[in-house]
Amino acid sequence: MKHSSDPDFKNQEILQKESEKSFLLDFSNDMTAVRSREDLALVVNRAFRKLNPDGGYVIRKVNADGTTMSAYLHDTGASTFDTALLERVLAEEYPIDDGIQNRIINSPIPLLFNVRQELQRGYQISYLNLWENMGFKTMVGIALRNGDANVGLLLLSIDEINIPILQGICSQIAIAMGNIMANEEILRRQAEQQLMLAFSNDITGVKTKSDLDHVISSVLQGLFQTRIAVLYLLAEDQVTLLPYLFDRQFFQENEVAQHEEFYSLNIHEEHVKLVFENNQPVLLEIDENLEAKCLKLSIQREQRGLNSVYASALRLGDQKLGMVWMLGEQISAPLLQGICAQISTAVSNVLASEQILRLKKQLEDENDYLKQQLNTNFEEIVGNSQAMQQVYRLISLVAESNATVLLLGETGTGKELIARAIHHASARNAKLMIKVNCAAMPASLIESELFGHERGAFTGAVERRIGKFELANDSTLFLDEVGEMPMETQVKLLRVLQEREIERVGGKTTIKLNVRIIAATNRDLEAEVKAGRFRSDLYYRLNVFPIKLPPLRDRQEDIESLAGFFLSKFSKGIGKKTVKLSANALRQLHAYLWPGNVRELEHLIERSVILATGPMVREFFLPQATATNIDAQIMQSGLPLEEVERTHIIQVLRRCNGKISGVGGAAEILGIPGNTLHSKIRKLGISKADYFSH
Ligand SMILES: Nc1ncnc2c1ncn2[C@@H]1O[C@H](COP(=O)(O)OP(=O)(O)OP(=O)(O)O)[C@@H](O)[C@H]1O
Repeated sequence: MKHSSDPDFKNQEILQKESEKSFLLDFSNDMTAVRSREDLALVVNRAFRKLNPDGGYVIRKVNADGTTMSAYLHDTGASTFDTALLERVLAEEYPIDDGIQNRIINSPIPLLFNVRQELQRGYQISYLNLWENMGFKTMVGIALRNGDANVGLLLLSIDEINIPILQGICSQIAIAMGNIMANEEILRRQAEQQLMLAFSNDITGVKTKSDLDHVISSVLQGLFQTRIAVLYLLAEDQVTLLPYLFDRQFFQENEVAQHEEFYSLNIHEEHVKLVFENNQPVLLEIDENLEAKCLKLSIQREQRGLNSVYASALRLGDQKLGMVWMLGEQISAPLLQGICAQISTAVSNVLASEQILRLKKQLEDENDYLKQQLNTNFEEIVGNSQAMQQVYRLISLVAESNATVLLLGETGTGKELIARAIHHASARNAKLMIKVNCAAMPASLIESELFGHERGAFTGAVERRIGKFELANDSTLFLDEVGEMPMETQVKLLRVLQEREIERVGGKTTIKLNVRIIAATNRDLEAEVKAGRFRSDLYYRLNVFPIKLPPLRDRQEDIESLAGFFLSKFSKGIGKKTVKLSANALRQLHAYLWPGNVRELEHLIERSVILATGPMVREFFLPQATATNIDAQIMQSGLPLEEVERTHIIQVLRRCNGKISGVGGAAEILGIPGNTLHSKIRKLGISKADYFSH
């Protein structure tokens, strides 16, 4: 045995010191170039390979929470081991106070551990099992300190320790780690700030719901690697929270639409209250109650082992707007709070612009009505026949009252024109008359058209819609073709007429309205009631003030003035000088029975004006309505020929206002000389009373 005074021993000691010095010098040199975790890994690996070629090591860092540690760098050396266990150990956060780590951190000098002994002492720590599995018998643990701060620790499998060398290495590693982590933190914050800046920029440009969806998804993904589960909005009742946006990968659109009641929340529910009471985002545990609200959460629990969901309130000032649910584990509450504040502003902007679009559409609709109305000049109701004069009298009697008017008459007799005239002459004329064509709508839509619907009232009702009744508040609602209304809707209409209030489809509150009703039909409503197709109670409600419009064939004297009116209107329309009618053409108009009434005359004249090559229309090409219709009448009536002849002559005399001979007279229409007609009248016992009273 060599003594320390032995010169050989002294030499060896000097050599040993020299080699330690040069090792540390090399290490220091290498460390000066270290900038990143990867650089550090290279230098540390190289050093430990020299120091301890077969051993493994791990460097653990103290986590941001200050109470746990997790792996930062590691090398398993040449050992064989259970990789699944290694992965678990590397991913796990171990409490500092686990009985081993705290001993190392608190020791001023490196500590040696016998792995087996530690296990025998009853420590149930997975990294001890891993070391045993790797065949490591002794581990040395050294605290990594940067000044006063605990940065982490080093664990190295080695049997003999050279304290000065290890301490030298570790103090440098600790400084480098401190710097790298501070750098990483700076970079992370910079990236975060950049993302927030981009988010702020993007969110100010958000105009639509889909923009909003896109911006929220990308910020959440970028910052927290999380996704929005559901964004709820508080409904108008201030109690229900309805899903507004949701992750499309996670949910399917139909699923949310069909199970809305599942997903909708109530402001009085415990967890919702908790979210609104807090200014900070709240971590909600996924319990049965939440799973019942959102079935997909149970899948998260099973598949991702995620037991909680972040929830944050959306507010605008003091006003509650809704809340967001997010799936994720590591969410920085202050950051999320800032994001939610911006989301709130954006949501309220989107809602406002949706509202503007809705109002714009409504305004456009109203404008259409207005244009329609402006196109109708009421002076231009043509016709001075006795029948029309009676109509004018009735209009002036009823217009100023609020009474319901029922306009009856064949198609094309001018019911809509008269409805507008009544509205125009009433005190409601500052607002537009609203028209609903009850025949033009499928039965399934007519209710929502009339009464409006709430969002989600039925599949496809994505937005709330104001019905025609509400639009017509303080104005007139014109129910055209009311005889075509389905029975189910008739009941609802009756209720509205009785109570003067409506309920939107899917709505819970009633809305009081002041609407004047004008209904029109070309059906014989009384017959419809008898046949069970129209409710008698509704009929009586509508039939308060009936006005019957005469068919054109019963007001022959108006034909010429109407024809003249349309000739000048359509000639002007296409820039022609007013086209005139020949005597023959006028005769044809008088002879025709006009099943389509004024509309048919209007269309005929329009066609003729377009086709006219000269200043005059000489002939019309009319369907053979006269003869055919008369034949049909005779066939249907089954009366003796004389009786049919008598009735027919009376009808023609009525249409001509008793005029027998001359232009537009009955003889001309019947195609017989005036004298013949006179004698027939006498023979058949026709008196003036027959054709002047009806
Ligand atoms: N007296 C009239 N003077 C001028 N034009 C008229 C007159 N009566 C009807 N018209 C015109 O005839 C056309 C048909 O009229 P309107 O639409 O009011 O009839 P309607 O009875 O409501 O028909 P429908 O029952 O088929 O709905 C319109 O273009 C209207 O301007």
